[in-house]
Amino acid sequence: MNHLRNLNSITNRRILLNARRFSYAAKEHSSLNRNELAKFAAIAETWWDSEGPFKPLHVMNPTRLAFIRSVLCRHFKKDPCSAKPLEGLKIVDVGCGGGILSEPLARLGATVTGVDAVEKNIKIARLHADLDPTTSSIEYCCTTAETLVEEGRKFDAVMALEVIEHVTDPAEFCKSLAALTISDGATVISTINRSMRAYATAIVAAEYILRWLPRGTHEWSSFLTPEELVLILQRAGINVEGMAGFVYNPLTGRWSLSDDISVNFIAFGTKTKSIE
Ligand SMILES: C[S@@+](CC[C@H](N)C(=O)[O-])C[C@H]1O[C@@H](n2cnc3c(N)ncnc32)[C@H](O)[C@@H]1O
Ligand SMILES: [Mg+2]
Repeated sequence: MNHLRNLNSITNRRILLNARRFSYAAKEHSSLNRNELAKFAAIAETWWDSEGPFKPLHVMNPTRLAFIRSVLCRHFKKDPCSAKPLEGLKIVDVGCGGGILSEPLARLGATVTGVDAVEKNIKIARLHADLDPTTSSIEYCCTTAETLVEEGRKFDAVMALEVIEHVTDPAEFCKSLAALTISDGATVISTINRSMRAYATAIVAAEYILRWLPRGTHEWSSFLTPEELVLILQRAGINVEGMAGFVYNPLTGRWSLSDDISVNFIAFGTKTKSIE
């Protein structure tokens, strides 16, 4: 009996410790996948370590920003050459992590809200943004897209970069992204294609050979093909108007935009005007 009681108290303590270590947006929503969130909570301290597990996002950042800047400036008729081309735009960065994308968006002049389901990520994002007056205006919240919808929030542009492959229900997630977007507003989503090449490079090479990412970061079966993403977005009321691939050059160690969408890709869509 004593033995059982001891075992129970050890288990309870472990659960308590884990709960303390990992807290996330309180409400249960269709997009939340606890296992996926736990993976990010475990490495939250490393968001701004440019040589750590988020190195691929840091290295990819200038390339994805070039795409975002270009599509948003074209859509919202902004001058891409001005110092603050995104000035006047309200942007939400859903699944913002430590703020790797939110910060440069704020530097380009946008009014940025960053949300993430993992509390630790938001704390780190807040601390980092406060180091610089141009990013300290970012609004960070530990919440989900679904809760923002319930609160009636609307944005000119909605970003969800490298998030959709970590949610439980991508179709519901896209409906929430659409609901957060103003009529004729913009949506940008990046993710990994469910292709054999992606299995070989984004999982086998990145996680097991090069060890860029912790093993188990990605589940191949959770990836969407570009065609599936276009369809899901269309059903949510978002018309995909542009798409690009990101390709990695091992010689230069840089990423660039490409027509090759067989592994990493980014899509830009606009919300159908009739849908509010
Ligand atoms: C690979 S990281 C991408 C971070 C950031 N978007 C970037 O590209 O720099 C995925 C992030 O999405 C968050 N996340 C996963 N599912 C989420 C959900 N349903 N709602 C909000 N955030 C979520 C994770 O906590 C993690 O910080
Ligand atoms: Mg990912």
